[in-house]
Amino acid sequence: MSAASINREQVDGALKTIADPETGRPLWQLDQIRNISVHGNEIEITIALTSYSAPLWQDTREHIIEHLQSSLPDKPTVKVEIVPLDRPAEPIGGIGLTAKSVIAVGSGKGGVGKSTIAVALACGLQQSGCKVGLLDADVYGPSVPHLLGTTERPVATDKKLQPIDVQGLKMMSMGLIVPPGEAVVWRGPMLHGAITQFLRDTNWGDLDYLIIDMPPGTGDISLTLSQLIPLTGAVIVCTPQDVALLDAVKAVAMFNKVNIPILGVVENMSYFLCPDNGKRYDIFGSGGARRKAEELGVPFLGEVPIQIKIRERGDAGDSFGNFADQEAAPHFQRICYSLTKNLAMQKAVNPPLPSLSVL
Ligand SMILES: Nc1ncnc2c1ncn2[C@@H]1O[C@H](COP(=O)(O)OP(=O)(O)OP(=O)(O)O)[C@@H](O)[C@H]1O
Repeated sequence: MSAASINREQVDGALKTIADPETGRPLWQLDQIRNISVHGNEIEITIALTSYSAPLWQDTREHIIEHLQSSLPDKPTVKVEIVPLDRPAEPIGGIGLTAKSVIAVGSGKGGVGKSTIAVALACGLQQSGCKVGLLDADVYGPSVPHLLGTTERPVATDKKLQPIDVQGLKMMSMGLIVPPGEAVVWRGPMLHGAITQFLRDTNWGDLDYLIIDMPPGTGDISLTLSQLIPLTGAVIVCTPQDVALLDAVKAVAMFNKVNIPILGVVENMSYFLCPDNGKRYDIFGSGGARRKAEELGVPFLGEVPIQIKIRERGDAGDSFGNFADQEAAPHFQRICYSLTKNLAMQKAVNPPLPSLSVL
């Protein structure tokens, strides 16, 4: 005969501990459990999740299924439907920017692929369904427009600059406004003014993530940013080479000094798989960044090998194309996933207090 049926209270009880990946608070508390139906040994649940946590929707679904199957009798059949929930970002930093997380991507040393990783994070999160802005603050070498294949100049409407739309990603870069070569001599106050203006006077709209491609090594912009807005944290890009790692350690120290948390380290150009013979070459050494991250007690987000196609797509302005390529996509996806997963885990450990709306 069929197994004893499960009752609704048991399901309610088991769902009590499931957290919203965006806020870390229980789903039931935020009214995100929209429907529960129980028929004998079959459970159907509908939950509402925000686009902020889109990369983690599948994880959340699997977690609920596993949790209910292991905590309820007779391993029920569980179906979880996810419906989108619109929960706009709140303005941060008193400059009218509405974003849920602001993430700086930095490196100690130039040429390690910082912009490639910043663009990949933005494209990857955007493709997962998040609302993403990308600010190229690397005045000394603004390569984001090149990596995204645009030279379109931003226009101003109602005293606000309109970001350039690249496949739904909102992008703004100094490189689209300042003539090449001019910003190279900028120092403190000029940089400060420019970055403030780009954050404040761009019509970013409602963002889940704002990714900022920082100039390599310099502390000026980190300081400016940390004073302007509460940054969620920084991602440090480096290669496995000793000198790059030393510079990465300096970058970690620089962000620490201005109280910007380190969200993780990415190792770029980790190795090269020769397309002719499939042999692996550790051109800059191997695993150095992972070990360094462990030593520094910061998360390691993943590694990206050297691939000719990654360079070619960068030059062709087809960074989104990396996500359609079986060779490149898993590396970039892993980094986006690890970042969002770590952010969700931080929130789960330390959920923010609910904000009360004053009518
Ligand atoms: N994993 C990779 N495989 C192949 N080429 C790569 C990889 N990562 C980056 N590149 C290439 O290396 C070059 C430098 O990359 P990128 O502009 O991202 O570096 P950066 O650290 O931002 O440089 P800068 O300090 O000049 O701003 C680019 O041509 C890019 O396409």
